[in-house]
This record gives sequence, structure tokens and C-alpha cells, in this order.
Amino acid sequence: MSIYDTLNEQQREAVFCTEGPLLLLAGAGSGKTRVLTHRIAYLIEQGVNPYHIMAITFTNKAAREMRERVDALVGSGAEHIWVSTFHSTCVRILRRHIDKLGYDNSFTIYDSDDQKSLIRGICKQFRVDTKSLPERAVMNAISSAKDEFMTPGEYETRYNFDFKKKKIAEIYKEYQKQLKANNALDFDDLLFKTVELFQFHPEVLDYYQERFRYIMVDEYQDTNTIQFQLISMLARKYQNLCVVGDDDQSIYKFRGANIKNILNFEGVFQDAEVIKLEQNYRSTKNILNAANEVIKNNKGRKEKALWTENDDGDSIVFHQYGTEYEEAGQIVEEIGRLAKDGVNYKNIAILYRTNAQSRIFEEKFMIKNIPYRIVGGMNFYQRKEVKDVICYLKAVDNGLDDLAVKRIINVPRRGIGATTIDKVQTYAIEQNIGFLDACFEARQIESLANAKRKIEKFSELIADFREQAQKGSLEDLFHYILKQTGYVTGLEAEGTEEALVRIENINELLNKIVAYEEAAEDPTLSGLLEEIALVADIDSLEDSDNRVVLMTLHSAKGLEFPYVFMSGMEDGIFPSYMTIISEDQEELEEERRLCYVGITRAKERLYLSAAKRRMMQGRTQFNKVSRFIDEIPQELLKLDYGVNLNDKRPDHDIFSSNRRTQFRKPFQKHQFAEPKAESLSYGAGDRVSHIKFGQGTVMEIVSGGRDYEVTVDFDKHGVKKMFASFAKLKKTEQN
Ligand SMILES: Nc1ncnc2c1ncn2[C@@H]1O[C@H](COP(=O)(O)OP(=O)(O)OP(=O)(O)O)[C@@H](O)[C@H]1O
Ligand SMILES: [Mg+2]
Repeated sequence: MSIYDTLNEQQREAVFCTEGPLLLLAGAGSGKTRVLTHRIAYLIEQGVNPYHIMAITFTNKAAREMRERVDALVGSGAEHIWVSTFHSTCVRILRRHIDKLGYDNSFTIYDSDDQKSLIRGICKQFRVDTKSLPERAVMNAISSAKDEFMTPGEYETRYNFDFKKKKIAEIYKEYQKQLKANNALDFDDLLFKTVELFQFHPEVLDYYQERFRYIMVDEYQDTNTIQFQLISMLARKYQNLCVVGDDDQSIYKFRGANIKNILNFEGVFQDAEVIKLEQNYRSTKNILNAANEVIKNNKGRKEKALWTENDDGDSIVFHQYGTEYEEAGQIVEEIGRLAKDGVNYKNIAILYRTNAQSRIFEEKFMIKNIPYRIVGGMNFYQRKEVKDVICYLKAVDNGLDDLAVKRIINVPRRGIGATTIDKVQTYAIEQNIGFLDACFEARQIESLANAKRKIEKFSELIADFREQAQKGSLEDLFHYILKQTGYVTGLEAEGTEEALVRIENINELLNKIVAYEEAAEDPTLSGLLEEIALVADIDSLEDSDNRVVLMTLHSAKGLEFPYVFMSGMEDGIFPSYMTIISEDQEELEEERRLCYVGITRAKERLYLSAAKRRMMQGRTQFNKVSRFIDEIPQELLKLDYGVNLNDKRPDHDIFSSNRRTQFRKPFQKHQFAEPKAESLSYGAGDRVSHIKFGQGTVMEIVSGGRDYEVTVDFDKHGVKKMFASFAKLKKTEQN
């Protein structure tokens, strides 16, 4: 039996269609990604050198998975396939050739935090009134311009009649100038500069066209204009481009995803083969039908009839709870029950519309001691302490990164204030050198007066780190920096729970560094920083982790879980309040596609839930059940307690609507409780262990509103008071 026997006829057709452009357009769970992996295996079997194959995936995790699957299928050679995300692809290309565009090949990558500081500085410099033109708006405008491959000059010409946009053009121009001076690229630049490189240096393009003779792109519906430009340039010569996607799952319009890329594919790549898949292998009939019924309400879509041979499966469960606390509490209870029945935590996902919704779940999970992990949200690498240490590493690696240097010049405190920094900056501008170089010339900066010595000491410190970087491993460098700066000692002296968590995070960063040094073929500081810059948080999702996964609907794209909870199914949350008040049909359709993505993540059982009352932006809101729930036929749903079906209008209706009411069931009064303290897994007198303080005995637990204050007598460190949620104490065996 060959590996292709496990594919259906259309899937096989797509796998065997190796030459020329191919568009594989198919609904969720129909095996698109699976076709891609098999197609790669088939190409190799046909004698194509793996070196000539490129596959672009949505996340690094998806890339890793694809390589593993191909490895399993073909045995050897898979390591030579170029599997990566758009961004990683561009970084790899730019590291080799960006000097042709006047940058240094050791450029740094700025995250949105860095971007924002840079833009803030420019707005200040240009005296922009950030009330009428907020920094975030500027940032988004610049980002959209880059998605459309528009330079500052082009932007200015296009919008020269619009006062605000003219201002943005000015900022955009200065922003690019400063990025270049810092030898830095932002995320959008990675694509922009690669396309520019190909445009101005045809010999480089030719090299990559020769290399990537077979190109495959997953999740094609979410590519934006510049991404399309990149792949069409690469595929121009050999025309072997296979894209797979689902127009019903296009959910990144706000980031410039261009659905025209699907609709016009056959226009740009003539003679393109188009194959459709209609059998879903992922979900039960009930789940799939619910998804079909919801997406049917979108007008702007290609008709599709997705079906499955899978069983009907369980009914979809829908609960309306009194409050968001109750909703989260009950979901966590149910997860506890599932676990008792033998379900692995990692097979369960909770999905929500916005990151902020995760907080209450976290509290409930901590109280119940259920392992969970949040994907996305506050990225680990954006936490203050982690970022501080990374900025030291950046300063050591790339002396031109002014932002990094300025961030740490007075962290920990060295008595270097804003005025001193300004003086150094002025000197740097006068001399046309970078900020750190100006620090090295502190002696020459007369205006510094007494601060001269402080700046000198700081630059000596960095010089010392650079020397260390030459001598030892990255791990050594990390320890050396922490020791010489006294960063951790400072936190230890603070002694607060928060400081302890920060120390834990720094240790976690060390874990990352060690892992990188072990895994990388040729570990370098630049390589490490690059890897850190490119990980989306979703990439840290390891299958081996047996934990419940929490993430936004957007992050869930392409993934699947046996048990899925979609929470906050309320008008005003999902679809979002902005969508509802805008009355923009296109936006509503995008939200509906997101709902379709959510539903189709579930393999076996889907739970939907809503809360009647919810705190939003500090105010209690009364939300109606989401219109998307109404779109699911009643016979697919199991409605549980708490749902008042005749009275779907809440006490205070924030949205007027004359939607028909589909559900007719007797009203059941539901008692809802206020958020209530639940017990910890340990009590007074229990032996517990703490990650830093080791073993101890719990002396007292006091409920302090949201959290518990726990007093523990540690065997080695004495009595300490801590918040339960931070301390993460574990009960240990009594003896
Ligand atoms: N022919 C098949 N036989 C058995 N299982 C299959 C077959 N095709 C796909 N599957 C399984 O169905 C599930 C969905 O496949 P896959 O993730 O490739 O779908 P997809 O179309 O990429 O979905 P999405 O649109 O969500 O990205 C996977 O678990 C996959 O292994
Ligand atoms: Mg897929």
C-alpha cells in the first residue's frame, strides 16, 4: 500500500498535479494541508531535489509540523526542503543580500513595541498633535502602505490632497530613515525589502527562482498584496506554484489580506488548474452542519458543499450563563469532568474573540489547578524584564540599534537621565554617528559635564560584554551580563512576588538560550535574536505539553482539537461591537468567517457559551446571544440550563434588532452566583513547594478579593506572604 492510498480521488489529483500553477480551493478540514505534505513527498519520489522545494506556512509551528510529516513520509532529504513562514523566508534571504540595499546584513528586527517608540519619538520631533492623529493610527497607516508595497514617496503623491495623510507620509519617510540608521527592519519591511531586492537586483531574483522551482503556499486566502507579489515573482520562471486555501476562512482583511489573490489567481497564472475538495475528515456531522449553516449566510462567497462520512456525533452544547465569571467557572468545571473521564488536557481548546477574555479563565484554572497555556496575548518576549535582557544582547550584537541601547542605558539605574541622553543624541546627530558610538566618545561631549563619567562607564560595560561574547558561549554571556549589571540581584532585593515572577521569566529566557545553543548548527548571537524576533507565540505550542490551550479565534486557524469551547458568543463581543454599530456587511461577513473557523476547529465536541452580564471597559453590559448562534439550526443544539429562550432580549438592550427568535422553549429560571472564591488545592497545615523557596508549610490563607494571600513557613527561607496565583505553590506529599 502506498501513502497515496489514504487520499481521496481529488486529493490524489492535486498531489499528482505537479507541473504548472494549481489552485486548491476547499473548505475546512478537507485535507488541504495534508495534500501539501503528500505533494512534497510525491515530488521527491519523482526525483525532484528537495533543495528545489519551498513551502510557505502560516506559523513556524505549522512549518515544523510539515517537515516532520514529510520526514515521516519520505525518510530522508526532508531537511533540505525550505519550509517556513513568509517572514522567516524573507529574513533568510535578506541576511544574505540586504547589503545590496545599503543595510548591514546583521540588521535587527523591531517588534510593535519598538515601532511604537520610534514613531512616538518622530511625532514628538515633528510636533504632531497625537490627539487628532494618534500614534497607533500612524503605525497602522504605515503598515498598510507597506502591505501594498507603497514607498513614502508614492504615499505622498497618492494622498497629497489629504492633510492628515500628507503628515503621515512625512512621518513614514522619517521613520524609514531612522530604521535604516538603526540598521533595523520592522515586520512589514521584511517583505517589502525582499520584494525591493528582487526588483532592483534581478540576478538575486534569478538565483532564488532557480532554487525554488516548486513553490507551495498554505492558507493562501490570507496572503496580502506584497506576499502575493513575492511569490508571483519567485514563481514567474517555472510557474510551478501550488496555492491552497479557503475563501470562507479569510480572516485577516484588517491586516491587508487580499481575497482578490484567490479570485484573480487564474487571471495572473493562466492555465491554472483548479481543484476542489468537498469531503471533510475532521469533524462530526453535527459540527460540520452547524458550520455550513452559519457560513451560508455570507453573500460574498463561492458556494461549497462540504460533507463528511463521520458520525453525527454529540449535539453541540449551548449555555447562556449569568455572568462571565460563571461562564468561565462552568467551562473549567466541565474540563475537570472531561479530564476525569480520561480526556487529555491538550485535546481541549478554549477560543475567544479578544485576548482580554483569557484573564478570567486563567483565574479559574489556577484555582482548580488545571494546567493551561495561553497562546498569543502578552508575548513572553514583550515582558519588561525579558525585553531588558534582550536589549542588552541586542546592544552587544548590533551597536547601531539605538532603541535597544537607550532602553537599557539606565536599567538598572545608573543615574543617567533624559537630559543626558538628549545631549548624547544631539552629539550623535551632529557627528552623524549612532547613539552607542556617541557614548563611546563621551569624552568629547563637552555638554555632558558631570554625567560624562557615567556614560563612559556604561560604554565600558558594553565593550566588556562584547569581549565576553567573543570568548564564551551565549549562556556564559547571559550570566555575565546579569552578574555585571546586577539585574537579578536587584530583583531579589525587591523580594516582592512580582519580582519573583520576573526572575522566573528571566530563567525562562535562559532556558530558551540553552535550547537554542543545543539545537542550532552554528549558534550565534544574531541567530538567537532572530529566532526570538520571529516566534509568534503560537509557535511555542508543543504537542507534548499536556495542557488546555487558550487562544483567540484568529490564532486557531489551521489547528484542530477534539474538544472546543467557544466562549463569549454574544452580540457586542462576537460579532464585535464595532462591527455591529458600523452596519458594514463586509465586516459582519468577516466576523462570520471567523465563527466558521472556530466551529470547524472541533473534531468531536463543540461547546458554545455566552454570558448575560459582562464587564466591558469597566462597565457592566447586558449582551444578547450572538446572532451566529441563531444561525445554527435548533436540532443541532443541546440547550442547557440558564437559557431564557423566549426572552432573548436582555434587561437593557444595547442593540436594537428585529431578528426573528428561533428558539421556543420553556423559560427556566437560572440562579447565577456572583464570582465566588473556590478552594485552592492546599490548605493550612499542608506541605507545599515553591519554585524558588523550596519546601514549606502553609500557615494561613486569607481571601483577598480576586486572589488568596498565602502565608508559608519555608524550611530554608522562613515565613513569607505571597499571592496564590503568583506563587504557584504545589502541594507535596505529607510526611
Ligand atoms: N483522505 C483522508 N483520510 C483520512 N483522514 C484525512 C484525509 N484527509 C485529511 N484527513 C484528516 O483530516 C484532518 C483535516 O486535514 P487538514 O488539516 O489537512 O485539513 P485542511 O483542509 O488543511 O483544514 P483547514 O482548512 O482547517 O486548514 C486531519 O486530521 C487530516 O489528517
Ligand atoms: Mg490546513
